[in-house]
Amino acid sequence: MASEECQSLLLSEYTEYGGLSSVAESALEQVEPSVLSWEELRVKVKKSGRELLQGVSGVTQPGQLMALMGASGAGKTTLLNTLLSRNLKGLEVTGRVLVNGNQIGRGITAVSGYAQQEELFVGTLTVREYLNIQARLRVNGSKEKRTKRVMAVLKQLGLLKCQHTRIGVIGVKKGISGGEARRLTFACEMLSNPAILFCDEPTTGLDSFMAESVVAVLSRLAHSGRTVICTIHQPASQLYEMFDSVMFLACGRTAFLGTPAEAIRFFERAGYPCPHSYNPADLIIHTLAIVPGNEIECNHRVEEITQLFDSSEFGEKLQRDVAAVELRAAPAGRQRADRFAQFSALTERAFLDNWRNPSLARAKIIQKSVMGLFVGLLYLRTEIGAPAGIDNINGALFYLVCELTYSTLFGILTFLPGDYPLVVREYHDGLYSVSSYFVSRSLSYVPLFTIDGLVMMIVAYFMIGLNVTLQQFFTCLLISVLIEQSASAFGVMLSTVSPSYPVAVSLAGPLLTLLSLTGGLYANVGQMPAYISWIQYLSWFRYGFEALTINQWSEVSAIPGWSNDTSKRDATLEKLSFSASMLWPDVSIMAAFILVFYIIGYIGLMIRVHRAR
Ligand SMILES: Nc1ncnc2c1ncn2[C@@H]1O[C@H](COP(=O)(O)OP(=O)(O)OP(=O)(O)O)[C@@H](O)[C@H]1O
Repeated sequence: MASEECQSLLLSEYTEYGGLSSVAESALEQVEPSVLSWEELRVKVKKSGRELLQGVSGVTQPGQLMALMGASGAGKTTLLNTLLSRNLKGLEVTGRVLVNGNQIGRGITAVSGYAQQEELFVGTLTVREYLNIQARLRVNGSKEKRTKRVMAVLKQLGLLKCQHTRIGVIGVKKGISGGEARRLTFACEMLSNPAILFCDEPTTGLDSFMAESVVAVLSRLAHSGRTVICTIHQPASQLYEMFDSVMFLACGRTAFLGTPAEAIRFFERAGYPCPHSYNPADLIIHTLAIVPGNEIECNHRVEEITQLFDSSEFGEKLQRDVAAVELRAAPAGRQRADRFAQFSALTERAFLDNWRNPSLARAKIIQKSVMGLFVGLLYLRTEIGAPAGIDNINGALFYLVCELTYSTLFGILTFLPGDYPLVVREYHDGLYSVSSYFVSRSLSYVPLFTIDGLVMMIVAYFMIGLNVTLQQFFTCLLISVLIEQSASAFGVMLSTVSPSYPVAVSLAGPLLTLLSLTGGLYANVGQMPAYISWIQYLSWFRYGFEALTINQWSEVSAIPGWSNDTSKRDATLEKLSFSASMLWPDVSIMAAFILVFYIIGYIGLMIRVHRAR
């Protein structure tokens, strides 16, 4: 099918979406035309000295859609990363990347969009909600301006039809289609209306129709004045023709840069003609591939072709074009949203995500209610005067401390790692600071990891018949919230300082054993050997248990048979080596623990996110 025919077919498809026909009148402003060029880029692995890019140069103009092609391992991703100044850990880079003739280094992030291959979204949100939140992070200005921009992007990328559909999670929860997900990735990048758009493998995993529609969208974005460059794997013939320019890499060198038709001519002249029935991209990539077992011949062929290109009229034109790039002002970079805007957008996203996961909250509340009922039945209406009455109540209190800790800590360890890839990407896209994410996400977990514990405590409290003065009741609830929050903050800390989820879980088990064994029930805190005793001071089990027991036995006038005798309270506490005066110090220490765990957790996350560059 001819390229124009194909595009008009795609256009009619998008008209149905209410989409591409409206591009011209969309609310996206004009972009500042930006010429992207790169000169003599050399990328070397620091350790081994292996050269991944060997003096690669190129230029792409506003209004052009450029495809970066080559066999696997040719250096496409390395070139894209170098242009973007990303993921270059362990690599030494020389050469220049220029925007309108200016070397702006990492500043390229602010003037460009990067639609990465792996789609990362918050699957519980609808397409429109997700874009609205992205707009708050990417678009400066009034709410009206942001709404207009979101609507324009939805139209431009043919996403109007699915704007109220939940995004879903691939392989877990059905949501939008693969093609829509890919277009949503571009939509996010388009919100900031970048002058340059990078796309990594935009068609991978899509059927031929979807792939064509995605390239048609990219072509339109380019033709509206942007500079668009994408890596692509063996595009079908009709896709190949939709690119304005193509660059073929082989073994880290330039094998060709020019128009698709010129590429066919060049390879024909080099001795590799493309028969009519053949896909030119397939043939060229195949010609440039290093076939295992035939490396010498393939390397020789690549050497010949790259040398031929350098000395050809195309290679000479490329050198002239690169040298002729005029020095003009670089486009104005995107401004990061202010802290408050970042925080409010991320908090809304985190709360919505939790809210849209009702099964999570439901499961937690059911689990804790059942445990509350179980403890309540086990210690039902415990008689204080019975032989083991006091010990039983103390046992129940310690069990409640454990129950508030274990499921909370393992719950946090399970949830947080799921966020990391998106946080790493958005942070390096310059959307927000780690602190904005950390505070908003941690806050969003507070209700989730508070209400369930309170439900359990209330059920167990009345079934067991713990002391019922109003003050004791509320103090007991306060202590239980602090215990659960200590566990939650510890989980956040463990999750961020551990290199991976399995490591965090493997550490959690033994650490909790140590902290619970020194918590005051299994071993008397006053009689532990000195070399172990110090652990109790790091254990919220100990402070929580001590606070709960002091609170339980403090109102001597309300305890049947104690006739207002404070010595009975003191004796009960002394048996555990606890002291009645420690209630509020215990509460304060737990509050301090929460703060310290969160601070360490934040530092851990910051280091991990920075290192993930
Ligand atoms: N950080 C790195 N350290 C060492 N070698 C690397 C590094 N990054 C890439 N390479 C190597 O550089 C070569 C080019 O990799 P690159 O990912 O750029 O290829 P590609 O053309 O994108 O391949 P594909 O199409 O398979 O993704 C590969 O041999 C790869 O193993």
